[in-house]
Amino acid sequence: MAGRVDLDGNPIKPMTICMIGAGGFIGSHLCEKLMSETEHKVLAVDVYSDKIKHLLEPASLPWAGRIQFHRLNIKNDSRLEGLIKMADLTINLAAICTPADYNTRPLDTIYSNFIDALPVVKYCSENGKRLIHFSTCEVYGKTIGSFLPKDSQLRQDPAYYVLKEDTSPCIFGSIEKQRWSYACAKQLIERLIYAEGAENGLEFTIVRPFNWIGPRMDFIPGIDGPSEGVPRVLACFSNNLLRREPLKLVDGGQSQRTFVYIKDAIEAVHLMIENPARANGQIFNVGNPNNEVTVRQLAEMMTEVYAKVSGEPPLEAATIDVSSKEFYGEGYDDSDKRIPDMTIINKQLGWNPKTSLWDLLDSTLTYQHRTYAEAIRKAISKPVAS
Ligand SMILES: NC(=O)c1ccc[n+]([C@@H]2O[C@H](COP(=O)([O-])OP(=O)(O)OC[C@H]3O[C@@H](n4cnc5c(N)ncnc54)[C@H](O)[C@@H]3O)[C@@H](O)[C@H]2O)c1
Ligand SMILES: O=C(O)[C@H]1O[C@H](OP(=O)(O)OP(=O)(O)OC[C@H]2O[C@@H](n3ccc(=O)[nH]c3=O)[C@H](O)[C@@H]2O)[C@H](O)[C@@H](O)[C@@H]1O
Repeated sequence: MAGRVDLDGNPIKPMTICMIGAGGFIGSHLCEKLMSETEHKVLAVDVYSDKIKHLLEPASLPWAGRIQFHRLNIKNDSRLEGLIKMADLTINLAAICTPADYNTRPLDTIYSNFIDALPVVKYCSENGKRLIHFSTCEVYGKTIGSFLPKDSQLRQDPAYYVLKEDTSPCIFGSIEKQRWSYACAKQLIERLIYAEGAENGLEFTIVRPFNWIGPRMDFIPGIDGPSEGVPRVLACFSNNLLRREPLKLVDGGQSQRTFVYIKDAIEAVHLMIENPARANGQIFNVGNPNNEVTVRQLAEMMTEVYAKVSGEPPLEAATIDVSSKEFYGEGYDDSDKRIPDMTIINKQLGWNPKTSLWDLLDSTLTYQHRTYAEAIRKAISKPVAS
C-alpha cells in the first residue's frame, strides 16, 4: 500500500472521506475497496449498516479505526455538516433508486433525490470541500432513435442512441408518466451542482452509473426485504430462480441494458477519488458498452448460469410475460436502450470495464445461491399459518 502514486505519478496522501449511503450496494463495495487497498479513512453515513457489518466488526480487523459508522438520516440530522467539515471529500450515494418506487412513491423519490441532497451540496460548497455525487444514466431518458419510425435505417446509427455526457439531450416522458420523477430530480441536482461549480467554485465530480450489478444488490423479497417489495431486475430474477418460479418479463422484455460488474465500476470510482485534478468538473458515464442485452436475453442467460451454479435443471417455461401496469402500476415508462459513450472516462482516467456479462453473472449468481438458497428452502417448506 505504501508508496502508491496517482495517474500523474504524484504520491497519494491518505484522506478522510464522508460517504453518505455507505451502507447500500455501491457503498458497501466502495468501503471494501478503500479498506483493503488504501489508507484512507471513511466516515460511513447511512440508516442501515447490514451490508458493511463485516467491515465494522470485530475490532481486530486490519482497518479497524479507519472506518466509523454514523447511523443518521440526512433528511433531518444536524450532525451532517460536522461530518462533511471533518472530511476532505464527500461522496453522496444516498437515494431512493428502485424503479418500483418512482411511480408509486413519486414524492419520496423527488425528496430523496433532490431536496435531501441539497444540504450536502450546500455544506460542501460553503466549506470548500470536494464532492463526488452519484447521479444516474436515467438522466438521458429515452434515446433519440426511439422516436424514429420503427423501420428507419437511422435507428442503426450510433449517433441516434449512444449516450454522451456533453452532447446527448435528456428525454423524459410526460408528467403523468411518474417513472421520470427520479430522472428529473437527478437531472436538477446535477444542474445545481454544475452551477455551484461555475458560480461558487465547488470542486465536483458527477457519476452516471449504467446498471452496475453484483453481490449485495438490493434484497430478496421475504428473506432480507419486504415480501411485497420489488427490487431491481437482478434481484427480481434471482428471487424467481431461487424459488423456481418463471422470470417475469415486463412488456415482453424488449428494453435493452448494458450491465457492468460492480467490481469494475468501483475501480473507476477509486480512480476519481485519487485523481482530483483529472476528475474535478467532470461528469462521467460508468458502464460497459460491450455487455448489451435485451431484458429477455438477460433472463435467458441468468437461467442458464443459475442452472450451472445450482446444479438444478431450469424450468421448462423459464419466463412469463407481464404488462408494466400489472407489474409496476400506473405511470410506469421505460428507457429503451442505454449504451454509454466511454470517451471522457477513457481520456481522463484511462478506465475500461473488463468483465463479460457471462462472467459477472456467474460470480453474482454463485453468491446469490450460497447466500439465499437455504433460507428460501426453509421459507418455502414452512407451513402457511391458517
Ligand atoms: N446500482 C446502480 O447501478 C445505480 C445506477 C444508477 C444510479 N445509481 C445511484 O447510485 C447511488 C447508490 O445506489 P445503490 O445501488 O448503492 O443503492 P442502495 O439503495 O443500495 O444504496 C443507497 C443507500 O443510501 C441510504 N440512504 C437513502 N436515503 C438516506 C437518508 N436520507 N439518510 C441516510 N442514508 C440514506 C440507503 O439506506 C442505502 O443504504 C444512488 O444515488 C443511485 O441513484 C446506482
Ligand atoms: O441501474 C441503473 O443504471 C439505473 O437504472 C435502474 O433502472 P432500470 O434499469 O430500468 O431498472 P431495473 O429494475 O434494473 O430494470 C431493468 C429492466 O428490466 C425490466 N424488469 C425488471 C424486473 C423484472 O422482474 N422484470 C423485468 O422485465 C424493467 O422493466 C426494465 O426494463 C434504476 O433506475 C436505478 O437503479 C439506476 O438509476
